[in-house]
Amino acid sequence: MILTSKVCERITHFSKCKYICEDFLTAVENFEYIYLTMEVITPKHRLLKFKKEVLDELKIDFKKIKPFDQHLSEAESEEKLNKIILWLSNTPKNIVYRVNTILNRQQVVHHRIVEALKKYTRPIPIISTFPCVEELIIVNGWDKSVELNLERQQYEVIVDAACGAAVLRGAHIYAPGVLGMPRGLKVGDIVSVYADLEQACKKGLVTEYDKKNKLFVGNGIVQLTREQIFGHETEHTSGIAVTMTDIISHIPQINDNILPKGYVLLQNLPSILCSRVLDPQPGETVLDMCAAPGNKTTHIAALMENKGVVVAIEKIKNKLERLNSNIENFSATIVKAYCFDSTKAVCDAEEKSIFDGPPYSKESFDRVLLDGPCSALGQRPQIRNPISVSQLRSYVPLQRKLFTSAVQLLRPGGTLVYSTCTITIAENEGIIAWALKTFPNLELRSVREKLMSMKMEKFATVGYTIDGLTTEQSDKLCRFDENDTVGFFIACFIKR
Ligand SMILES: C[S@@+](CC[C@H](N)C(=O)[O-])C[C@H]1O[C@@H](n2cnc3c(N)ncnc32)[C@H](O)[C@@H]1O
Repeated sequence: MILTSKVCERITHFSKCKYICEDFLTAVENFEYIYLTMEVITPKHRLLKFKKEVLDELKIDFKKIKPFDQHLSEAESEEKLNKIILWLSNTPKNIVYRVNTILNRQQVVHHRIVEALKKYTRPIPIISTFPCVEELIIVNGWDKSVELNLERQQYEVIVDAACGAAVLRGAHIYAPGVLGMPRGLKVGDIVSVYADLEQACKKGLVTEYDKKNKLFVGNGIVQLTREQIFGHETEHTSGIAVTMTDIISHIPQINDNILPKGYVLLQNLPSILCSRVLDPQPGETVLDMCAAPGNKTTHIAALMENKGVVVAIEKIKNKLERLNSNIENFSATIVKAYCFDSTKAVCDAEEKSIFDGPPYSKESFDRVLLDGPCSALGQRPQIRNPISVSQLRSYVPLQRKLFTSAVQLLRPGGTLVYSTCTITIAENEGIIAWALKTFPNLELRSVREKLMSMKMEKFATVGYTIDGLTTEQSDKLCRFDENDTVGFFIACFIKR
């Protein structure tokens, strides 16, 4: 294996680390990951693993891209996909907050963030606010010059891959995410935390976990003992098990607990911009067709200054509880939430009152948000994605059904926003090409222009041209698949 000079330099720097001596290769992989998260990237670094058949499906999907009257070649589509997979493996280097403007002001949250950051004896990272999107605050991670303690500790805690990904984005470790912890660790002990890459670690592991299957994510301080997490004292099993102090992605561990529930929310930037693109106005009647957990629902209510009506529909009953508690915490008093299947939300009755609940008469809503179920491949960082081909293929038919209801429920002149948190062509540009062909009364609006009016266009790129979408049309779509956000897609229509 040929190592770059930077990796060699890093290895020398970390040569005290336990696992270097024990397993050189694993150590190198971990260093590569450190580099990956610090944006020193080469094409061979690709941590996110899909099943082979899913990768093949994605390669076919990316061949639909047609930049200059010709589809991408096999090699070009593979290159594009590889680039995106590499990007997905990577951790965004910032924390994004949405201030709930119903209860709170940006300055108050800004002040609390600074206070929370002061507990570190490190420079305060850059905190950005945006005059045109007053509810948005972005806190950068520490830059590479800030030294963290990433030395491997004697004791290790193993967490599941999802928990590992959350840690990389600045979360502490909650007890349900812990898979393995040695006996005898006390509250206050410093430990190294590893994510289980292979999903092979048994819950309750006591011994050291196979080094090849784990990824070092950082160091932290034990808050719950092994006995409290896995023993009979079940009252602790939902609390914080390890508070993280130093993580390889250089993200500070400040979360939305800096203020009471509902005052501020950790939300991905494209999700915040999505509700902004919908642009709901006070006094309007707005439908959020796939609402739980309600992050966009509560944002929509805030943008409407709690004037008008927001109908929030969620199909899955046990997600409704979280939706309702978010609505309450965020004081989103204009929201009416229902457990219902949005594909069946249209009825033949004319002029049925909104307050009677679903199904609704056609053309009942001024604006509709369809932020529907999708393959969710836009999450960052992803370490391992177990999605199957049949799951991947299941979303397009459902998205089309939901889209059909959305168009029927929208009044002429009304606005429809379609969004996903995935990167596939089929669920994004593919749905838009189908919709434009199926519903001639829909007109695409430029999301880019909307983002430009908010001075936020630098965070996004345009959509891909494919069969059924001209370049002019795809330029009106908006993709988040290059910048330091998560993968996301937004399209906006007006119904004629
Ligand atoms: C991407 S999530 C929505 C996230 C939400 N908009 C937010 O920002 O918090 C999609 C949601 O749609 C729900 N869903 C799936 N099929 C549905 C249907 N037929 N009708 C209503 N909701 C559905 C899922 O249970 C899931 O909670």
